[in-house]
Amino acid sequence: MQTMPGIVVTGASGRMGQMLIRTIAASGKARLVGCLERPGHAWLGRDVGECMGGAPLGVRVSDDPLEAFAQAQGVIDFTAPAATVEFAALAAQARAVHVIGTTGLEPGHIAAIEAAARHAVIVRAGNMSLGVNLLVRLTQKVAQALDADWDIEVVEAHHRMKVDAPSGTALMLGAAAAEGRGVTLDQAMVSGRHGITGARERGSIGFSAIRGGDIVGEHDVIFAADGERIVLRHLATDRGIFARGALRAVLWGQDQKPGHYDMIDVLGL
Ligand SMILES: NC(=O)C1=CN([C@@H]2O[C@H](COP(=O)(O)OP(=O)(O)OC[C@H]3O[C@@H](n4cnc5c(N)ncnc54)[C@H](O)[C@@H]3O)[C@@H](O)[C@H]2O)C=CC1
Ligand SMILES: O=C(O)C1=N[C@H](C(=O)O)C[C@H](O)C1
Repeated sequence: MQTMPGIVVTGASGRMGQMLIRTIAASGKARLVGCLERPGHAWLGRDVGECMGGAPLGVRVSDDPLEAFAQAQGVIDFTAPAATVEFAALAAQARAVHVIGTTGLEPGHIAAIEAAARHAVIVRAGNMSLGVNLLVRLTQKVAQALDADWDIEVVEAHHRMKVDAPSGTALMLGAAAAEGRGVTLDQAMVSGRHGITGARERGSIGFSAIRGGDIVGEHDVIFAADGERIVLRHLATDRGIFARGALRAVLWGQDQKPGHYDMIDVLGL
């Protein structure tokens, strides 16, 4: 019988970190072999199950990625851009599959991730859910079918603690709309309107962000023309959808060649 892949969860105390730990522990498909938190964190040295208020899981929280990754076949990482870039290099060194959910990455971070993906499998997506990745495909198709008489706007809403905007998902949806239109998102993107903005530029793709309460994640892609409107919508109500997607990605990655993949690859969409 093949042994289940050993997984390290980074950012273990975070909203996604805790959801990932529960998802892996309940999966019967992977083993939790390590948990990381930032230096100085109150959970360091303690059993992660007890930190989460439950039964011990036999894994102590550490701040040493090198040691943790050496015993892992996979790393699931929902943390922050600087940490993710560091983890990408170290996971590649250990030849562990690195699944990256972290958003707010700048072009320099992505270049460093691309470099690491020359040596190991990296799966990165601003949203790991099946529903959103299907919506990405639908958005591309609708944008392809319509001309620039249809104004495209992406509207997203998230909880009050979210630190980046537009969301990673909004950027995925905007990029899909731009691709459908045959332009790049850099050419078309308009974000954060304020003051005397002038009339809307034909062909632009607008972004708006709402932050409040405990909203898990909501995304609308609006195609607005004279006299009619199409709204494509995804509502997330449970972070389990992201954790299950990430687990699927880390298992899928075990059989792939080194490279930089996304959830469209994993799901075969
Ligand atoms: N791709 C997707 O499907 C999803 C992506 N996200 C993204 O995941 C990221 C995390 O989201 P949340 O869990 O809500 O945030 P959070 O703030 O609750 O958790 C982040 C955790 O990372 C830890 N961390 C930061 N630097 C670290 C380091 N150097 N070493 C170890 N741990 C470190 C923090 O201490 C914290 O516990 C965000 O970028 C968010 O946008 C969130 C949900 C779904
Ligand atoms: O920070 C979050 O919470 C989420 N982040 C991702 C994003 O930026 O799109 C995915 C999801 O919407 C939740």
